[in-house]
Amino acid sequence: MTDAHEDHWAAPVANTPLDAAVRVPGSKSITNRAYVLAALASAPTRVRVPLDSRDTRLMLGALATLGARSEQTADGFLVHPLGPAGGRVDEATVTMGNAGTVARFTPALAALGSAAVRFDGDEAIRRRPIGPLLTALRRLGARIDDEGRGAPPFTVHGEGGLRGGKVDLDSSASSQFLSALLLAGPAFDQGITVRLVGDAPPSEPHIAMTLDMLRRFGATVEREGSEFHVAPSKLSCPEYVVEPDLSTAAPFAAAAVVAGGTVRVQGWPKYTTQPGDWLRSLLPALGAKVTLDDSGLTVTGGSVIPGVELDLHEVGELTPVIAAMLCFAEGPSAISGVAHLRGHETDRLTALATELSGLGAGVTETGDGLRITPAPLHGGVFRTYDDHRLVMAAAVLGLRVPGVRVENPGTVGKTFPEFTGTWDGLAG
Ligand SMILES: O=C(O)C1=C[C@@H](OP(=O)(O)O)[C@@H](O)[C@H](O)C1
Ligand SMILES: C=C(OP(=O)(O)O)C(=O)O
Repeated sequence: MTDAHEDHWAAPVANTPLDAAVRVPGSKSITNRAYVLAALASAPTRVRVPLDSRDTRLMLGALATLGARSEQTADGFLVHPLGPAGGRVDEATVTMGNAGTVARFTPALAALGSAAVRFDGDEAIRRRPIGPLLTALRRLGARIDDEGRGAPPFTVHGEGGLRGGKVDLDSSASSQFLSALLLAGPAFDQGITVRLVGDAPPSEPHIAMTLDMLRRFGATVEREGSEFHVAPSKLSCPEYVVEPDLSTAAPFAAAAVVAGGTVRVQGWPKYTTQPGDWLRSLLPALGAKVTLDDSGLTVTGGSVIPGVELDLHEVGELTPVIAAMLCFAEGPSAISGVAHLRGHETDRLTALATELSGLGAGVTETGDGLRITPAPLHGGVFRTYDDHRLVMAAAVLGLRVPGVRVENPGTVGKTFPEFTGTWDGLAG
């Protein structure tokens, strides 16, 4: 229930074991990749059952600004290509909000047009890393003015196309730098060859998702270890059906582990590149029984959650929900490999340590993760720092802790505008 006087949501307690089935909306990562690839295609793409949320509206808005218009259909959007001129010809501004996918994936598209396009967004996006991507785009021929900041706001001066070719890239702060170059690669004169330098990028499944979706749109893509090649080519995909978002499904699957009983997530794909699919391996280690069949993923919580040590480098966006779950373990846990979360919507390691500790848990930050020592929890305000996944983490905690009041719940609209209502229904 949302408090009408203050912007807080009273996260519901599950007083009895759960018995629920939920359907979550489309994947943010797949939706926004489909929109970008559709803009680069040579014919319109019908994107079916996409996510409709702040991040995906920002992506459609950015693409419209760059010259690729879209029309709403009965079950999604028909996205038109940027057009023969490569898109925009007069000055414009792209609003990125706090969407990493918009901030990282669309500047290369502006370089294909013939206008000066300014990029800016929420205060938070100005702090998120993007410098190595801007440097790589410049080396590939783009003219970008950021007044030396290496961060938004910046202006891309489109010159009607991009040479492309070979480039070294440090993508250790975000896998989205690499995905951005690969997604736009088919439209570059020479295609693109990226050689990764520095530490390995996080979020490997999101890189696999980029390669898989490029292929579905007809691109020729090769990977040899840390070198990637995308040939110049015309793209086309008349229809793209988006999978449910498995990272959005994570708190619902976690609910069965924390509150006991059973939760079925409908429409869970049998094969997917989404990082959330890793929950099928994790949840049994947390005492749950997990089955995947035609009806979806069914999770039944066990009686005890063991403490665990987890390296979440590849699945970092699951960290807030996993950290909340581990507050109910019978022993201490450690999460590592996620230093890059300090550059997400907020510094998620500091935010989680502060808010989970604020409700009684023993959570401390390490350089690249969290140490979680379970302790008796109590109610109170859980601040969310404009981070949708902190709302989801707080909801998981609230299932067993009366009196958790979640600040600014509307921020969850980044990826799931109907989250609180769906969650209230789950907990009965
Ligand atoms: O490409 C994508 O769609 C994403 C990649 C990941 O970013 P990072 O590699 O920056 O963590 C992930 O955390 C983000 O939610 C979505
Ligand atoms: C890191 C995230 O988002 P973004 O796409 O803005 O990077 C996320 O959704 O957890």
